[in-house]
Amino acid sequence: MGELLGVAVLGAGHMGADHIRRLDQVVSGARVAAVADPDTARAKEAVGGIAGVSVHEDAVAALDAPGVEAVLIASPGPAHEEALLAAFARGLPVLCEKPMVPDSDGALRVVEAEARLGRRLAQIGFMRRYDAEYRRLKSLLDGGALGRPLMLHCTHRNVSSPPHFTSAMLINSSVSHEIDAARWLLGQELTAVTVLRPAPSSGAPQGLLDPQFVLFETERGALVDVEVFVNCGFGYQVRCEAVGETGSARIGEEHGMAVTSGGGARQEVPQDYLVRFADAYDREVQAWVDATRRGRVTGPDTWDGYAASAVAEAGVRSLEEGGRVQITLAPRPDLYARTDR
Ligand SMILES: NC(=O)C1=CN([C@@H]2O[C@H](COP(=O)(O)OP(=O)(O)OC[C@H]3O[C@@H](n4cnc5c(N)ncnc54)[C@H](O)[C@@H]3O)[C@@H](O)[C@H]2O)C=CC1
Ligand SMILES: O=C1[C@@H](O)[C@H](O)[C@@H](O)[C@H](O)[C@H]1O
Repeated sequence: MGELLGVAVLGAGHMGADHIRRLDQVVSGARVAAVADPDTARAKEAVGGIAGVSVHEDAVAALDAPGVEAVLIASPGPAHEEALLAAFARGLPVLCEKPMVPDSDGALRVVEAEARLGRRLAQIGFMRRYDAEYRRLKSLLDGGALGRPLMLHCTHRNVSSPPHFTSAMLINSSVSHEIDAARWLLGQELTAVTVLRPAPSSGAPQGLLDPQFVLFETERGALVDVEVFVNCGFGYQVRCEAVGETGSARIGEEHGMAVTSGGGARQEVPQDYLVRFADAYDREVQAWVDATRRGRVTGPDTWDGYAASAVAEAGVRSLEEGGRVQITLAPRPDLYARTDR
């Protein structure tokens, strides 16, 4: 391994460009070695003036570029399976943006391919596990300060959705974060899901079922509800309240400055995830680089990625067919029994 971990970034869109900047300017111990995007102009723009970066149209070609020792996948979800399998074939450590693979069959193929290697290579980009507030809530729950957890009430609002966003993506792209956070916070699998669809907001694009109300049941009887509203127009709001037998705790209330003047008060609201979760992304990528340089893999694993996809898929079925859908996960390979996250 070089003095700095050489990273190939696949996909130079919103997240890819931000991760390229992060690897170059924020994170220590790594450098951008290659960038791939079918839109090579976009890739070149994201690279900007960073020296020593090769630009590729083809993602797999970037994995074989000189100096590449690890891969950060930030292409659209449907492209992740091919990239993950190609990285595994080369023994390259990976940080893969969520959703790991949107469909559960593809996600399971990734789990099985890694399990066949007999060692973990991939960390999945559920960055909320690195957010300071989420970590405090997790410590509180693990320490028993709220008693046995009964419910999580979650809110996930975006100002607007990208043009390609579908009704299913409210669940398998947006709510995938709540799915992972709930599994992680509660230490339980989700066993059933019911999705309700209120009359769509007039602010949502024609045909998009937005907002949605998602209710999960867990293996030990807790309930998790999520309001997901991706064209709310007013701000990026991610909240979570945990209610236990002896107390409750709420995170995500305030993330900007509170300005008081002229006899009134105004609370700033972040406008997107790159602002709200900036610190979490920084910590996530730094943790990945540090672990990789030590020859280790930590953080959310491919099993977590698979579980999130399987749960989301059941949610999409409930959205499309109505009613409560039971969730059944495949047998969990021994490789993913560890809990050091
Ligand atoms: N952790 C988080 O909070 C967030 C994660 N994401 C995830 O990041 C990933 C990328 O999302 P965005 O950057 O918002 O999308 P985007 O649409 O802004 O960018 C995707 C880029 O990937 C390129 N691309 C398409 N196919 C490719 C391939 N096979 N190989 C390499 N590049 C390819 C596209 O040309 C485009 O430039 C998705 O998996 C998304 O779910 C997105 C937003 C926030
Ligand atoms: O991952 C993300 C996006 O893909 C998703 O579309 C947004 O709803 C989430 O807030 C963001 O964190």
